[in-house]
Amino acid sequence: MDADLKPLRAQIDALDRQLLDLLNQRAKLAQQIGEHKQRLDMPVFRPEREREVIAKVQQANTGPLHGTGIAAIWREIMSACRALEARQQIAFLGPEGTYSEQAARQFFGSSCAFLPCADLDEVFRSQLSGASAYAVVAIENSTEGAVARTLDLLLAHPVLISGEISLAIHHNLLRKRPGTDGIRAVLAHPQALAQCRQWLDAHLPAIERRAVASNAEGARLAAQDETLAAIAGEQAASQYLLHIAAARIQDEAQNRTRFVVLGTQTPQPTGHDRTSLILSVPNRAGAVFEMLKPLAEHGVSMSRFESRPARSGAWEYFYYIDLEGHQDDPPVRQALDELRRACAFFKNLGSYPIWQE
Ligand SMILES: C=C(O[C@@H]1C=C(C(=O)O)C=C[C@H]1O)C(=O)O
Repeated sequence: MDADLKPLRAQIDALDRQLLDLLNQRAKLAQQIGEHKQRLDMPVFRPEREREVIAKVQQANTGPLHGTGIAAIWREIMSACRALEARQQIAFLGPEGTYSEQAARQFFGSSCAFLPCADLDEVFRSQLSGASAYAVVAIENSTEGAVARTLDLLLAHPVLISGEISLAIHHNLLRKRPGTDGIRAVLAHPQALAQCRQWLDAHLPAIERRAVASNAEGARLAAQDETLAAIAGEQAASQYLLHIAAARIQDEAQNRTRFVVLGTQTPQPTGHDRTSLILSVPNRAGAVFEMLKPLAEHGVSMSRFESRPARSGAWEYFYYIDLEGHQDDPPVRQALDELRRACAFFKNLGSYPIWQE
């Protein structure tokens, strides 16, 4: 009975008052830091500091709250504190309800302005023009590999990566009514169609698969026509009031997508960092082996190696390489110096904290 809960709820209410006082004390300190940053023209958002704050509270945590819950709570606290310093805009691939939006909200917390953009080019433009302080773009998926357009835009534009976030991606079949009867076409981003290929082959083998600009765009269209189904996340289901006709239809249960955060700053080292590079070498025997030698010699681990055609017609490639460590860590710095000298093309996209759940 609720009456029995009354004393416990009274204790919770009293604690909430204390938490509120403490949170506002914390917010006042963040405001003072904000004033200091404004005087010295320093960046408001400091991902390396936020990572440190979360690591410290997780270490101090004795439960029963879980570490992931602690991280989620503190991300929102810091987002609200940051908004007192400056309310920043974050660009992502829209429309509302995309996984990119989910990644952006999880990374920055909800106390920001979020700008859905029509395509990836527009996302980059919004950040490059300064209209948005940051942009969040998908870079690779654990089932389907690289997002080619993102790689090409990282090469073409003077951008820096200030952070990353990796999300578990669960796809669902969404439509206006339950069940799969009467579906004439399944709409999704080509990556999502590819990630659900086996499920679609088994359950909707004769149904058209139609590529659209984003999964949320597919959901928006499915909300207008019950012969259309979309593949998208739960967020899109609630955004467009759709039924989940089938849940978790991705072929790989562990399907994940990694996103990078485009910004104008390189965060300071945290001890758990990644550095992203784009390199190219002439098309001759042993050139790629030579290119990788400085990494081996300085004991720098490579966590990713991806290639894209250089479009020269000469079978030349750009190599997208992620290293473990920060460019200010001596072994990484030495390896980068050697790579810069040896490669025909060298672009450092920056160092940033490795995402921690
Ligand atoms: C308060 C600061 O500004 C922002 C807010 C933070 C916080 O609320 O703890 C941490 C880092 C910054 O993104 C700071 O730089 O310390």
